[in-house]
Amino acid sequence: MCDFLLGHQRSALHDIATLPLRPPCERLSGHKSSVCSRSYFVVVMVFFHVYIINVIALLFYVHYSSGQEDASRSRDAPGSNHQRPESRRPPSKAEFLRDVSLTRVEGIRVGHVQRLSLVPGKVHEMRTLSLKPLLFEIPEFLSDDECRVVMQLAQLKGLMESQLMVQEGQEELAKELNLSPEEIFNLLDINQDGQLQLHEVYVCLSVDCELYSSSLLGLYSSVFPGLLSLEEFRVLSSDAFQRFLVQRGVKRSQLVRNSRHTWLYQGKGAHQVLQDIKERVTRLTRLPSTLVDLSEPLQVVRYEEGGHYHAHHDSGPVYPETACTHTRMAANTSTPFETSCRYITVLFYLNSVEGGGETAFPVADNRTYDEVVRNSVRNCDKSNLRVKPTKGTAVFWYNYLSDGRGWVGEQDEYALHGGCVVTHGTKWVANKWINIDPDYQRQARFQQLVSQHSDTHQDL
Ligand SMILES: O=C(O)CCC(=O)C(=O)O
Ligand SMILES: [Fe+2]
Repeated sequence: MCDFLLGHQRSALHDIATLPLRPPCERLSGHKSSVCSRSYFVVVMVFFHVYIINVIALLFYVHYSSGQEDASRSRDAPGSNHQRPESRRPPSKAEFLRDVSLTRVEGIRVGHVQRLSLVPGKVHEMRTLSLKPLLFEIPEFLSDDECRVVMQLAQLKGLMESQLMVQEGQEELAKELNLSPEEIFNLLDINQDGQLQLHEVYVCLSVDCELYSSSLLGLYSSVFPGLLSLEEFRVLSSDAFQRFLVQRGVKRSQLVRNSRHTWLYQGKGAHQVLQDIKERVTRLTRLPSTLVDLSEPLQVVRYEEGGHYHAHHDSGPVYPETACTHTRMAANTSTPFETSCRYITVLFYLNSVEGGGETAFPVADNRTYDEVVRNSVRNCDKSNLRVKPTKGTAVFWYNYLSDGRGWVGEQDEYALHGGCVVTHGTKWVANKWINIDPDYQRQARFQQLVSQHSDTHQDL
């Protein structure tokens, strides 16, 4: 089209340039000169106007097409909110890591202290507690006021039992699932050997994690430490089994967890204290704020006297068949296995506990991993490392190793931890988990999807 327009212009110019410049109405004696006629003047003027219109049209065209190019360039820019699903290809790992790189805080050595600037006018000290897992302690991370506000907000919202002895509505849930115990067994039996290894059962079942809750598995694994057969699994999954346990005098202390908890949203519009804590966590962990923003809300936990949490991992191993809860909606796969993919745990102590309630890391920095004792009530003092709950202190650790290329790697088995029994008073803690999918493509798709959703909200 440009060539076409330019062609016209060139010929029009040529015509004008070659015209003899004479007065239009001059008449030469003897004959009427055509170059002097009125009609010749009209033709010249028409050509001249067509030329001007062509130039203006060309200018409009150039201006309009470069505007469109700019818009589409900015739509495709990394981090832009204007992404069209059909025009997006998944980024390569290198491309993705350029935008969302994971910095890992260095531990240097146990006892090493780093000074941090997290809030204006205050310097925090961060001490390395262990290298396996990579674990840090930051005293006075929260102010007394912040601790109070978080506890009050949690009370206002209401706390629920973290683990029920007999789960209400479980039978209805089981019916809704519409899967027979045999079918569930087959789905869980990853290596299809007709037996369930404990790790296969520990992978939380997405359809209803609580149905085969870790409490029962904890109890059960002490009875059947090796393998579970289909027959044993049938019993395990029945509601009656739980009632049977209660009738047999199974106590709350034997549950994996004995506490109450609630969740507090930390996004826009949340209480300022909650937003401040989220921002401080972003600075502490040195992770891109998108990752922290897209993570679980703050979990606030209250233990009464006698409360505890047996040794556990906050997040499970990620096998090829395992989905992460937070990226599940963006993953194009259907898998029955799910874990929460909590790359980092930041644990805050909201009060100082009068007696007990330490956070125990039974195998921290220890090579004798085989001698794991999961019962935090009985074996707390045998743990390698115990952190005393002190108001305002935060501890944080990595539940996964690095893959060596700037992304999340395998689960760190040393990140096993638990809450020792509270012997006097109550204990309040809060967990900020940062969720990252070890499969970077799923994380990238999830972020794309979320940015498209927020786009829709902005447009409305
Ligand atoms: O209460 C503690 O010290 C540990 C809590 C914990 O591990 C959890 O809530 O996941
Ligand atoms: Fe935990």
